[in-house]
Amino acid sequence: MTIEIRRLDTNENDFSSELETLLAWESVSDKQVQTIVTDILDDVKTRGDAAVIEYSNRFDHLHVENMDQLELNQEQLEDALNTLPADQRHALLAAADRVRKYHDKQKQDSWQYTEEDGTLLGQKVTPLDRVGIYVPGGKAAYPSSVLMNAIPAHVAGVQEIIMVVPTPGGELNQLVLAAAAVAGVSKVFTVGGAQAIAALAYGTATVPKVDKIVGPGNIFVATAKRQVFGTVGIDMIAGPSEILVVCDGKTDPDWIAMDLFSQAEHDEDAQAILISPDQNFLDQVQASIEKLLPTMARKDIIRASLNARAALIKVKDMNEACEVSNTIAPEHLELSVDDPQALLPQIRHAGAIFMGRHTSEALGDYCAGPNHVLPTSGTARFSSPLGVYDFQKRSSLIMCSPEGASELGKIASVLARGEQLEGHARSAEYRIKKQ
Ligand SMILES: NC(=O)c1ccc[n+]([C@@H]2O[C@H](COP(=O)([O-])OP(=O)(O)OC[C@H]3O[C@@H](n4cnc5c(N)ncnc54)[C@H](O)[C@@H]3O)[C@@H](O)[C@H]2O)c1
Ligand SMILES: N[C@H](CO)Cc1c[nH]c[nH+]1
Ligand SMILES: [Zn+2]
Repeated sequence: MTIEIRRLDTNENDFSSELETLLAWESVSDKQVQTIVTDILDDVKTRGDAAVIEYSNRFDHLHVENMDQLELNQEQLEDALNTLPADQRHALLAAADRVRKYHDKQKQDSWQYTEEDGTLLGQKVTPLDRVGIYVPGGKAAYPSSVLMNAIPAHVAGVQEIIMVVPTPGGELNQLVLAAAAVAGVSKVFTVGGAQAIAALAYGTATVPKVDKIVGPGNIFVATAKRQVFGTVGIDMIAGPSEILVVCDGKTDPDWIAMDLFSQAEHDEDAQAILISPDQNFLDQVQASIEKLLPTMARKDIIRASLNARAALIKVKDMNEACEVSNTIAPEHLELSVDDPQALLPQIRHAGAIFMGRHTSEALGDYCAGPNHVLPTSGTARFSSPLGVYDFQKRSSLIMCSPEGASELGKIASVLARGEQLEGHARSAEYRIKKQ
């Protein structure tokens, strides 16, 4: 079977509309998914555990009859950690250490200061009480996503972390369980998809309702999170993975082909794009793709993803490469050049930026330190990687001195009367000092 990767050229007249078609992909399948997800959410909201069990049996090919069969206990998590092969245990703990060290730096502290009139002002930072973390598990199990979701929650001081993860065919992944033990997850339910998001958002007799749901997933998970936003908080829309490589044409084409595969292998819906001013290099990467694809275990998923959502884009120069990249606002951006710092000022929209030829995106997925839960589908224009800040909220603090209340009362009174709100005005005026 051939691979038909889109070839685009900014020089061609139809470039903008071709690019738009490539990026508008999600909304094509969106309508059907919206309806499926709305139905699942409503059903779980109404019927609770019974609906969760039914959907889990249907979508994950299980044969369970009660929720006990969909919950793992702490002993199972600890056992998984204690019986891991030594190399896996070492890698898991090393990755967790790097991720924890990076996220420690994100912790925000409360602060206060005093105005000249003696009024104290400040901001109190409080961790969320209970969060739900979605760990994807449909096509592959993601122990690394357990660490990336749970460690920042822990660093923030969240007391209860409820994890959901699908186990298609009932197959438990021991690394996922071990990662939950390492990251200090409180409860684990082997439920996935929209039914897992619904259970966390509305609560059921068994699954506790959470304050916020974080974590990536496929289109059903991303759509469900979008729909429950408001009932609970969500971090962002972290959907099918994306990689965009900007390359000057001097990196080994096999490296670049494999970097594109690294995200394409996640999902038929994953997006992989290469931008270069060097036409010859684009041809070489295409040849590498054709050469290497047959060697890949997940070649069918990669082929489907490359056929549907990949593009090799020829640009005028590296400045235009950065412009096109900003328009796409990718989840992962590799700057595969000699001097990535020189390009950095031009990059405005990307979830994570991998700088230099040696920095493959895959290192960020597992162990570099930063989070791998990142905004997709162009949402890097306005959102950020999952972080400790997603698990902390802020309350404002105001404590007026008698002088402060008197001075502020005069200002508030005028503004309140301007809004014809007499209660506000008189409440402020009571505290104005009598001369
Ligand atoms: N952005 C990130 O940080 C990040 C990290 C890891 C993975 N990912 C992405 O997460 C995704 C994981 O997807 P996945 O499918 O492997 O696992 P998943 O856990 O996201 O989804 C599996 C669930 O989807 C539901 N589902 C599947 N087909 C359905 C249907 N026809 N109708 C209703 N529900 C259905 C099922 O309930 C199933 O349990 C990939 O797209 C990958 O790229 C993203
Ligand atoms: N690339 C994914 C984020 O888009 C994260 C991941 C986990 N494991 C491998 N990759
Ligand atoms: Zn990945």
